[in-house]
Amino acid sequence: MATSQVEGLTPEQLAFFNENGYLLIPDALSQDTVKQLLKDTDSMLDNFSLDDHPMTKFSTGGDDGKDHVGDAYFLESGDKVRYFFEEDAFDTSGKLTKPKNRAINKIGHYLHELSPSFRSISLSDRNAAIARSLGFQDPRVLQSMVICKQPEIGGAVPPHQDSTFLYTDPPTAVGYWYALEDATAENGCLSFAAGSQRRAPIRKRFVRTGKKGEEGTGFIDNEGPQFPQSHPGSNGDTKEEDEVYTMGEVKAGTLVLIHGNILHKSEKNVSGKSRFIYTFHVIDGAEKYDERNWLQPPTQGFSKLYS
Ligand SMILES: O=C(O)CCC(=O)C(=O)O
Ligand SMILES: [Fe+2]
Repeated sequence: MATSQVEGLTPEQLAFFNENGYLLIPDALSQDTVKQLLKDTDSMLDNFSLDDHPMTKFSTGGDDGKDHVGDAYFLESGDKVRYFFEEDAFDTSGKLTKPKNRAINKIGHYLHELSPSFRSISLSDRNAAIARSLGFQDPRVLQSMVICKQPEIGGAVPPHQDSTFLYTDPPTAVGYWYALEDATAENGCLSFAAGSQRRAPIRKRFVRTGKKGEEGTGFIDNEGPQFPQSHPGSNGDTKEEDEVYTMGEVKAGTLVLIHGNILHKSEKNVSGKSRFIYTFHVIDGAEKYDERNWLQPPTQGFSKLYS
């Protein structure tokens, strides 16, 4: 069998990730690649149509059961390129207060197959090698998105763990997060409760609710395993509010790896600068992907991250 020339993580990087639950890898993308990805993002934002758009906002707050068209637009986006608005992009009468390219919070969730430039940075030999060094047996890519965090109205992302959203039994999710612009304290960079992936169980899950044709989303208690097999974790006696968050300020081109159990968040962007990033997740196809997860596999299965 041919072995790949591309290296995964160094032992030092792996040790940092295991200890802290995240890892910053500067210059993972060249500045030319970053420019191309931003250009493609701008063209998606300029060209999507408002005429047939249900004006769905992005929120993982669960579902009030009132917006089935918006829910369907979200729930069917796993193999499409769709556009979700910033919560604060509308006035009280529901009219957009910004031009559409400055009103979108995120574009998702199948850029890793449908956009050639995003596909090529996602399903790469380098990312396959990283996944292999993290211990994945059958790494699969899902839930890709550009998060814009627009100037002045960029929404906050409250503290969460990614395995809440993409649950496997046991948990295996890891986020790959690329800064396409400098992410700073000013424009709402990520921050991490370092080491919390070793203490914080996956206590809840974000799932599809309701019967066919009337589906929404909501949270349920997790009754399955709470930690990956490789990190058995604590007895679950953790207090989210006691966590201390470390800022992850990064330059454009940096790749950030995010453990599925680590608590992380980002603040609102009230600055004049956008904070465009691209992210996708990897789960291990060797473990059971939960059929209640909001995102279900396309007919051809989740994309293989193999070299
Ligand atoms: O980019 C952000 O602000 C949040 C992203 C995030 O939570 C993730 O990619 O898992
Ligand atoms: Fe996250």
